Amino acid sequence: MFKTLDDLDPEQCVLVRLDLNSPVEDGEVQDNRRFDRHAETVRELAEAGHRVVLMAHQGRPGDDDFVSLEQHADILAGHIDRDVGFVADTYGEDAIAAIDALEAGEVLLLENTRMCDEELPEEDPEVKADTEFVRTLAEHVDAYVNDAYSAAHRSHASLVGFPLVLPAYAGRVMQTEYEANSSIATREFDGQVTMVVGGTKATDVIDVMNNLGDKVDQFLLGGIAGELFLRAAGNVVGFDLEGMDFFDDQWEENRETIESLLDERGDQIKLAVDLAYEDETDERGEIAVANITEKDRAYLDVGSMTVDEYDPIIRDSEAVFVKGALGLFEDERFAVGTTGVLRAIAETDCFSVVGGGDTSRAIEMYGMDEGDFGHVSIAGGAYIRALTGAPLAGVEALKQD
Ligand SMILES: Nc1ncnc2c1ncn2[C@@H]1O[C@H](COP(=O)(O)OP(=O)(O)O)[C@@H](O)[C@H]1O
Ligand SMILES: O=C(OP(=O)(O)O)[C@H](O)COP(=O)(O)O
Repeated sequence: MFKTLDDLDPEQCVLVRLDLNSPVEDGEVQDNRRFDRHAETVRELAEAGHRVVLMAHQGRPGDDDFVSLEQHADILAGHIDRDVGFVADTYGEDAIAAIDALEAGEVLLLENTRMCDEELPEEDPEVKADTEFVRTLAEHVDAYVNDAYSAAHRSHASLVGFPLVLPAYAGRVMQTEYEANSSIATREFDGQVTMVVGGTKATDVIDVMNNLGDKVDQFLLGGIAGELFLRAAGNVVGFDLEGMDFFDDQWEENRETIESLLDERGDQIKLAVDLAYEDETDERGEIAVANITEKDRAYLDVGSMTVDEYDPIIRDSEAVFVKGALGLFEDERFAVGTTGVLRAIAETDCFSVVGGGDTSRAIEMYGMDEGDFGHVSIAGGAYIRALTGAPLAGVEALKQD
């Protein structure tokens, strides 16, 4: 297991990796729950009198959201109620001068780690530990903290290199995310374990079913992925209509796997019994799956009868895990499925974990209280890997002595 902030010596200069990767709209970085969550770790370190050097990434080179972290420093400052200095340098002279000038309790954010050539190529931790980036920064700090659970599936220098050359600790976000997201693989539950799976990617659902089929009693399906399973069950849904490219490619690639999963695990898999669409007057319309006879419209949510079927299953569960939305919840007309299952979870005292960047956004959007859920993950790719029991490079590197 890894060490945590409880094991950190006093008065250290600590290099902390956060994941502040955020949506960027018209060049403006959008505040989001990643800032709020990481603020806890940063505040704790600063209040304890450590000198706090923060590293994070934003976007990927070539993409529109690949921007400087200058705005991130201001947003974070608002969440920790203290100044966050910013230096437009990753490990050059300016960065080193700013680190060496830090006083106890001060916080400094370095420039986007992905502006450093040695950060990105996925390589072994030993290779990353031997980069100039890692070697240079390591000489100017005493310890390394990784709080970037949501980026921990990447074998990048700032995530896997430093733990090999510095005393390394997990931050509070890393600790909480790791415990909650690994629980489906590591914990024993006495009662029923239910998993709500939707979203756009069939492979996510397939991976989850293949890896957790023996741990999960019921899979409740929805979203694009759910429609592909309905298609495999012989229904006239899950086809691309004009201008769509959600279904047919995924169908070609995953048809056999989906069919055999339905065959082998049919008793555990619940499919939507009705679906919702946009009718001629732009209102929400619903139709029973059994009554769909033509490929003539796109379905954007599961229907109300489906929610009525899923609701009692959730309420009877001891643990519920959510991956992926059951519909296009960003449009209020098609949020019934996603909010329906989330409300059922919130109203019961089952152990619950909600993950996937998009899905967890629904909690905020529809005014639900995060405190009514066991854990709401800020991770997407790392969450799905953790659920399926795959190791995360950044977590494994932290576990080394
Ligand atoms: N029937 C549907 N049609 C169009 N989009 C859908 C449908 N069902 C779900 N979605 C979309 O899927 C997205 C979530 O997909 P996914 O990538 O699995 O989620 P996450 O980010 O939670 O991991 C949501 O933003 C939602 O709008
Ligand atoms: O936002 C992230 O992942 P996510 O989109 O899976 O939540 C992480 O910061 C990882 O970013 P990357 O997918 O560009 O390596």
